[in-house]
This record gives sequence, C-alpha cells and structure tokens, in this order.
Amino acid sequence: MLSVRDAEATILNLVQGLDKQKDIEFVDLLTAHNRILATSVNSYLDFPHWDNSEMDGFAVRYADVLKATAEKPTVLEVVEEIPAGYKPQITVKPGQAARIFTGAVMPDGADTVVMQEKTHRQENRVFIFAAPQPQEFVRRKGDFYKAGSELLPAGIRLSATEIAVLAAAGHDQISVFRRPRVVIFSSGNELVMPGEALQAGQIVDSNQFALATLVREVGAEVLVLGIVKDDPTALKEIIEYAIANSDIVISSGGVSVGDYDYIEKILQSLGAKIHFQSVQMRPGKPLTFATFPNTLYFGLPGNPVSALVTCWRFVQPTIKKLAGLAQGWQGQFLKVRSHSELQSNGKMETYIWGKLHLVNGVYEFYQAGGNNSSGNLINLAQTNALAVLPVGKTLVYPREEVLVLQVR
Ligand SMILES: Nc1nc2c(c(=O)[nH]1)N[C@H]1C(S)=C(S)[C@@H](COP(=O)(O)OP(=O)(O)OC[C@H]3O[C@@H](n4cnc5c(N)ncnc54)[C@H](O)[C@@H]3O)O[C@H]1N2
Ligand code: MOO
Ligand SMILES: [Mg+2]
Repeated sequence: MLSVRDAEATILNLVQGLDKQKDIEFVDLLTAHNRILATSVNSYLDFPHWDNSEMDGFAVRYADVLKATAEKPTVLEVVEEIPAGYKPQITVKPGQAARIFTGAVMPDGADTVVMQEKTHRQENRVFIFAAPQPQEFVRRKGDFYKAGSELLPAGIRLSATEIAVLAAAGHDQISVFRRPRVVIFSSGNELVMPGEALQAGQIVDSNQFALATLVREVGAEVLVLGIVKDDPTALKEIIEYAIANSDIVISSGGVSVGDYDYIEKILQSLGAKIHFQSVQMRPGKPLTFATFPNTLYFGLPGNPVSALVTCWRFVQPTIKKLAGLAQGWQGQFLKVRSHSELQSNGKMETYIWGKLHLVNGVYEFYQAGGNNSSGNLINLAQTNALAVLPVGKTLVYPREEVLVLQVR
C-alpha cells in the first residue's frame, strides 16, 4: 500500500502554483490580510528616508562635545528648533547646536544627538553634561533598507508586519494571487441537511460544513454543492460541473469497496487519471486522488474523522501550494511529549486526535477522551493536533516523545 509520505509527494509534485500573470488581482491594504503576494515589491525610497534623530534632545557636532562632563559641561549656542516634519534651514557650525525631536531631520553640520536628560537649556544656550558616542542617536538614511532592492518577495502570506512595510513604502494597492476555487459536495443516500427531521437510517451531513471551514481557513474560495445521492447519473453530472468550475474538487463518501461506492468508477468514466485509491494510514485509508487537465480531485472517505484527517494532512497543504505560497505549504509537525498512552495496530501510519496543552511553557499531547472510532465526530471537537504513530510503532508510553501535526 502507498505510504503517507509517497502519497503526499505524488500530490504535491502535481500541484502547479497559480500563474503570476493570469491569476492575480489587485487589493487595497485593508483587505490584504492573509492574501499571498503575487509580485515581488520594492520601493524607490530609502529607509529611513533621511538622517533623523532617535531622541528628543540636541543635534551637535561630536567634535564640540567629546570632552563634556558634569563638572565641566560644554556650552553651545542653540541656533534652530527642528520638530518632526520640518526641513532644517540652518547649518550647525562649531560651537552651535539645534534643538531636535524624535524623528526630526538632522541639520547639516550636526552628526550626533545628545538626549535631553544629559543637558540643561538656558535661553539660547544649552549645557551638555556628558560626552556622547560619535553619531549617537542618529538613524542614518538607508540604514534599514536601500531604495530599489527587494523589499518583499513574491509568494509570501501577508499579515500585519508585511502590510505595515507595504504601507510605509507607499503601496496602497498590491497584486495578490486570486483565491483558489474549491468545490465541495457530499455523497450518500443517508445524508440530510441540519434541521431536517431524521428518518430511520439517516444522518446529518456534517462533512460539507467541516470541509468548507478547513478550506476557507487556508484562504480558498468555496462553492458547496450540498448532498448528492449514491446514484451514478447524479454523481457524474455533479462531478462534471465541479471540475469545470474549480481548481480543486473535494467529495466525501463513496470511495470504499461497497456496492454504493461509485466515485472511482465515475472518475474513470470521465477520463480522470487516478493516482491512488488507498493510503497506508488510519483513519483515511480509502483516500482517492485523481487529476483532470485543470483540476485536482480528492475523494475523501465518508467517515467524519477520516474526511477531516485526510483534509488536514493532504488537502490543506495542496491548497496552500496552489495558492502561490513560495514555501511553507507543508503541515507543521512538532516533537512533543505525550501525556496519554497512544496505541496503534502498527500496520498503518496512525493519526490520533487530541489536544496540545501548554504545561509550564512546554506543549504536551492529550488524546481525546471517549470513543476513538473514525465514525465519531463528537470527541473531535476542540482537536488542535494529531499525534502520528509511524508504521511499526504500536505504543507510545506516557511522557514519551511523539510527532504531532498542528491542525489549528
Ligand atoms: N469492506 C471494507 N469496508 C470498508 C473499508 C474497507 O477497507 N473494506 N474501509 C472502511 C473505511 S477505513 C472507511 S473510512 C470507510 C469509507 O467509506 P466511504 O468513503 O465509502 O464512505 P461511505 O460509505 O459513503 O460512508 C462511510 C461512513 O461515513 C458516513 N458519512 C458519509 N458521508 C458523510 C457526511 N457527509 N457527513 C457525515 N457522515 C458521513 C456514512 O454515513 C458512513 O457511516 O469505509 C469503510 N468500509
Ligand atoms: O479510515 Mo477509515 O478512515 O479508518 O475509518
Ligand atoms: Mg462506503
């Protein structure tokens, strides 16, 4: 059976990122959060834009004040006052100083700032009580960034820090990748919508809601088509529509070996290339992955835990890569101590759902209490991590280290 690692490589090697020319849109900064930058950005401005003061104090010539002490202060003539946003008019000459404030432009002639606390002002004179370091408290033009070089590379996700940089560089509109388009549907004769009265044998379709949430979480645009009966004609119709209108299709259910599990046959009849139909993992073994010329197809297993585990493990990284992220699309695995004893049959790579808790500043993994059937979604609530037991590992002792996939 295909290992999880090989399944992941098969999928991610087939994922083409969105096109840097065709798949972009312009957004303004206040709506740019979590979008992915499509083009690298630079600025025609140096940062800082000019030499400026880091303190409220006095701009001086270092050579004038290098011998200043509390006992023998240096006395300078104050020739100008320079608040922030003002262009200095006077060159500071030997024996002179300018009153200056934080962020204000350094005047010509001065090279050093003495902070206010080390001085005493008396009308147009200032007493300097301590020798500063040469060029102390001066932020030099271009020290943070030189105009024309790369400010931000393409393919990064934008959050507060990058948005601040873009704003400071004067970009009010930026080019980002469009959101990947994902179509989701559920298959099963037994499924009904929440709020509908249940007839014998029916259950509510929870997968469409969970999957739509996970897909949006990684920045995709979702179209949910709802529930389709286990009926080949209906399924064929919806899959044809889905592949024509998306980058990725996600269905849940109908991928195992039962008489009503039609997904694979229909994919075949529509000319899909089926890359695999099962993976050596639990839950999630009957995962089906197929491609059409412009669309990736994930046939997730119907059991609620299996659908979510395979979405976390394979679909979310796929969406992130397709969305144009240049790196970091893979899942984040942490090595932590397990509080709980964890068990597997050793035959499958086993994903155990639970919670990472911070205990004295260190993460520990707690398996979810209750029934750990892949049909039980009740104890999946509040899951923020999956412990991963590799093939061959049957037991993790309490306090033993284990790899966990962070899912929230
Ligand atoms: N003989 C075998 N039977 C099964 C195998 C196997 O290897 N041999 N694998 C089992 C595993 S593992 C899984 S996982 C399931 C996968 O089943 P399907 O993908 O075919 O899904 P369904 O048969 O349609 O449903 C399975 C289960 O999940 C419930 N379900 C389905 N859709 C939803 C939904 N949208 N929301 C909530 N719950 C859903 C459905 O009612 C069933 O209980 O196959 C095993 N069988
Ligand atoms: O994977 Mo099924 O995914 O074990 O219930
Ligand atoms: Mg089935």
